[in-house]
Amino acid sequence: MEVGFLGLGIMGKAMSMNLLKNGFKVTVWNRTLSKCDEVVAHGASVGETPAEVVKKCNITIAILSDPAAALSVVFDKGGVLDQICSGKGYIDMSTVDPETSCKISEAIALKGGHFLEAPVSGSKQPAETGQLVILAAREKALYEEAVPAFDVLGKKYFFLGPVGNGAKMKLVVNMIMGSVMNAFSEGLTLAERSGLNPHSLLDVLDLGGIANPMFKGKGPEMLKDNYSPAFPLKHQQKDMRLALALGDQNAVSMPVAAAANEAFKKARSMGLGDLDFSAVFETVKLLKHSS
Ligand SMILES: NC(=O)C1=CN([C@@H]2O[C@H](COP(=O)(O)OP(=O)(O)OC[C@H]3O[C@@H](n4cnc5c(N)ncnc54)[C@H](OP(=O)(O)O)[C@@H]3O)[C@@H](O)[C@H]2O)C=CC1
Ligand SMILES: O=CC(=O)O
Repeated sequence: MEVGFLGLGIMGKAMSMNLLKNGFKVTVWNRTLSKCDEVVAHGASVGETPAEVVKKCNITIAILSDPAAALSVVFDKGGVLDQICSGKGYIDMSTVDPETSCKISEAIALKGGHFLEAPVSGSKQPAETGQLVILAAREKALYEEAVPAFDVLGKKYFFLGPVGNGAKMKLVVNMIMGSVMNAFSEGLTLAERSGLNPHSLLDVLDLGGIANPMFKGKGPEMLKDNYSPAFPLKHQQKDMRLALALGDQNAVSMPVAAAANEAFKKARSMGLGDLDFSAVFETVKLLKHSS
């Protein structure tokens, strides 16, 4: 199967390499062209524009940073819309808001093309090992056509119905994750400041009802101030912002998520946006040191 792939950031690089490893023919495009070199060395071809990739491939997947990037790659000159047509499918796996997905979906339908939104849950390592959870919505026929690729990329995929439902599900999940990361950071700081060994806290948490892979994987690294990016903090803050907007639209009060968003904004203002989202821990430690 031949697929196009737009966006070779942390996720896109891992996912396209995974497709190549599993025998797919892959044509890639990335705004910063030099980031294509490694996947090309593993057998990918390169398109000069998103339109060129779509022209060559019947299915094109994208995973881009945010709504502005997702829209630009579709609507700008040389973008997806220039070549999408009947018989061609576009699958956007970026984390965006439902409005962005709807805009893309409508524009592609007007050209006779097919669209699936399919944001993913899971980070750099699940992307490398094909263990993502895929949250798809919009066109069931394209979802079914993409199953061979989803089988490589994910451990489980869901079809959630009308366009926007994939984006909403992803934002709800990441709103919870961002809030939990803040509570975890406060807990680690409270343990240390009140005279406990924070490593013992990690051991205790891991044996109880709120044990989870995030505490287990990120906790020891946070205690070493290692924030090598798997999920960049700037993207987590974008997800909090988009989830809060969804809360506004549905009159859902989310004071915990709003407070967590402020902490991620603070972290961005401290220049931590490109580090892993667990670097929000630094904002809690900063408050500790200023008292
Ligand atoms: N990392 C993670 O753990 C996860 C991330 N996600 C989501 O997946 C998406 C990608 O994340 P990730 O790979 O980590 O992000 P990165 O920041 O590593 O990569 C972002 C990608 O978007 C491209 N891009 C940014 N702006 C534009 C633009 N205006 N036009 C064209 N391309 C653009 C970048 O191109 P360039 O190289 O030129 O900058 C790059 O290819 C995000 O929506 C994120 O929220 C979802 C699940 C997990
Ligand atoms: O969006 C991030 C993730 O880990 O999932």
